[in-house]
Amino acid sequence: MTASQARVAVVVPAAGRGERLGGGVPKALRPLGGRPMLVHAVQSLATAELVSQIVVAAPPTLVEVVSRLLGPDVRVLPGGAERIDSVRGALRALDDDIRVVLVHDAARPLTPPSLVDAVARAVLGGLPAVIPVLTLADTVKEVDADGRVLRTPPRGGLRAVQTPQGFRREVLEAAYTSSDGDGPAVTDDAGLVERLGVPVATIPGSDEAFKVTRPADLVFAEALLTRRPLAESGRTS
Ligand SMILES: Nc1ccn([C@@H]2O[C@H](COP(=O)(O)OP(=O)(O)OP(=O)(O)O)[C@@H](O)[C@H]2O)c(=O)n1
Ligand SMILES: C[C@](O)(CO)[C@H](O)COP(=O)(O)O
Repeated sequence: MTASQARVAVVVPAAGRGERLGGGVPKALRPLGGRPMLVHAVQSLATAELVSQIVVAAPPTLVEVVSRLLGPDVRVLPGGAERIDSVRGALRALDDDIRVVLVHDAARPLTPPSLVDAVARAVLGGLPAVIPVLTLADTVKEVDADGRVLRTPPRGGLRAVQTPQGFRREVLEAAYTSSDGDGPAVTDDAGLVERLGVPVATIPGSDEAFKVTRPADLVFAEALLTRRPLAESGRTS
């Protein structure tokens, strides 16, 4: 499969409430540099060279608002109760000729387009599933329900996982078809693919692809945005 033979779509789960961030507004619509976080995320995807379709899962009551915000080139659908439901619904809206699907959190608004293309390129190059990862800065402990430390996994073999995560379409669809939501919680799309026994490859992630989860992340995102060149940040003045 080469880039000239296959079209690439990105599914953007954006229907979360943003409870850890707070603020009383769905997280995807929280302003960052004066524009909703989701607009930054979609702009990065639209800037990527290899992306030909973008499908967004929006908070169900805000589908029209989000659709107006993103314009006619982006398909917007109501999201579901959990992230996995939002992605599952958006997968049904892909064009028939899409062969590669990336899944990208709206909550990672400053992800560089170069990372989006790197993930897409790796799948177009033949890998069934590819995720961007970072090494860990902190030591990680496994704890019991009371917070008592059970063990300290060696950090060298651990990675923090980002999005976009990229898949051959048939692989991601099979993973979602075979998952009924039962079993241990899966918090990313690659986790579902792993259950099929399909190998998942990693590529280097980006410090700028961090997830805005808690209030301090938004402060960091604002600071990072002010240091970006105007063209990259989407600001026109
Ligand atoms: N029912 C849901 C829940 C989450 N998401 C999306 O999945 C991404 C990652 O989720 P997270 O950062 O956890 O966002 P929230 O669920 O909004 O955050 P919280 O858990 O703090 O409420 C976000 O872009 C979020 O909008 C979604 O589309 N549908
Ligand atoms: C998909 C993800 O962004 C990979 O790190 C992450 O697992 C989403 O987790 P959340 O608990 O829904 O924020």
